[in-house]
Amino acid sequence: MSQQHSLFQNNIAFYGAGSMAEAIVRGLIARSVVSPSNIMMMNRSNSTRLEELKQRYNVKTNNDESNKSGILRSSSVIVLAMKPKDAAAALKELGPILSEGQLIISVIAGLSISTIQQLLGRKQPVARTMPNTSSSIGLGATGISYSAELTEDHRRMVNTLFEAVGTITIIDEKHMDVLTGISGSGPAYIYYMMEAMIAAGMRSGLSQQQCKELTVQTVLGAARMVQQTGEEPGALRAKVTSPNGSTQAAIQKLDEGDFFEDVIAAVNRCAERSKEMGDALVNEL
Ligand SMILES: NC(=O)C1=CN([C@@H]2O[C@H](COP(=O)(O)OP(=O)(O)OC[C@H]3O[C@@H](n4cnc5c(N)ncnc54)[C@H](O)[C@@H]3O)[C@@H](O)[C@H]2O)C=CC1
Ligand SMILES: O=C(O)[C@@H]1CCC=N1
Repeated sequence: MSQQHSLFQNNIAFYGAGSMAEAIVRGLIARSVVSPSNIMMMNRSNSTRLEELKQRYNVKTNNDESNKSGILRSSSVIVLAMKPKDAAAALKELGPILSEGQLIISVIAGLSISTIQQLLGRKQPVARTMPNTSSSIGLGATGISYSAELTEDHRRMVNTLFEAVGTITIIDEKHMDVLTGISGSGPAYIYYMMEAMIAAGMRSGLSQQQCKELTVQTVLGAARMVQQTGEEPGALRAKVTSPNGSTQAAIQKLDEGDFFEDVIAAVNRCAERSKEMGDALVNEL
């Protein structure tokens, strides 16, 4: 922990202050990895949102255009956390004010390191990451790729930041879109499955609260079983599935809808969409 503290005497600016930026900030502060006084959160115009973040986390905030350049110049780390559609304009403006050594961390889906550097107009050190919203409770899963310009110190900084809010997986950038399909967007698929399980129970007369409790504990227990037993999900599934029993009947129903292949197709479509969003930004070069 002392190493984490000493690493983050640096100022970090979150450029874009939406749900992903908040998830990371919440996790970093809860684990005392970064002091709130070293965190600046910025958006374009929404003062109410910034006031809310300031109240909640005691961080610094800014949406005043006249202070923006100064803040960005004095931040050792700038986290790009705006929507892909807003990234091109922001990066074109950011490039000319950067100095060598300032680390750019992007959480933007689809946006490649090369496009970021081209939009900035300079070979800045860039870490492309794909976190997920579970970072807010320290259970995030973040994929990370580094540009060639990162120093060892930069790498350590990125890793420390995201390790503080969950697990990290260092990958080749070419795999970032599929990783987005698995862990970046993945929480939404699990929530969707939970919504359906809760709806099923309620339709049969259980209360919403009972269904929610049962579903949450089931998902939590299943994830922990995989983690703690080290067994493969398929082997654990087999232990639930008695021959000709109720689970088998349920799985057969899922397979009638081609559940397994549908999930794979969803992950692939997510990856493809991530790439499409990145390609749209190449057109703005
Ligand atoms: N929500 C999620 O689960 C995940 C999101 N991401 C990525 O995180 C990024 C942000 O997503 P969300 O937080 O969900 O979006 P969001 O819409 O909640 O937040 C985006 C923020 O960026 C701000 N913004 C836009 N243009 C700006 C500019 N020029 N200057 C300053 N601020 C600006 C907006 O005011 C807003 O506060 C996206 O690029 C997304 O691909 C990555 C992983 C997971
Ligand atoms: O839906 C999106 O585009 C972002 C990227 C990963 C999760 N949310």
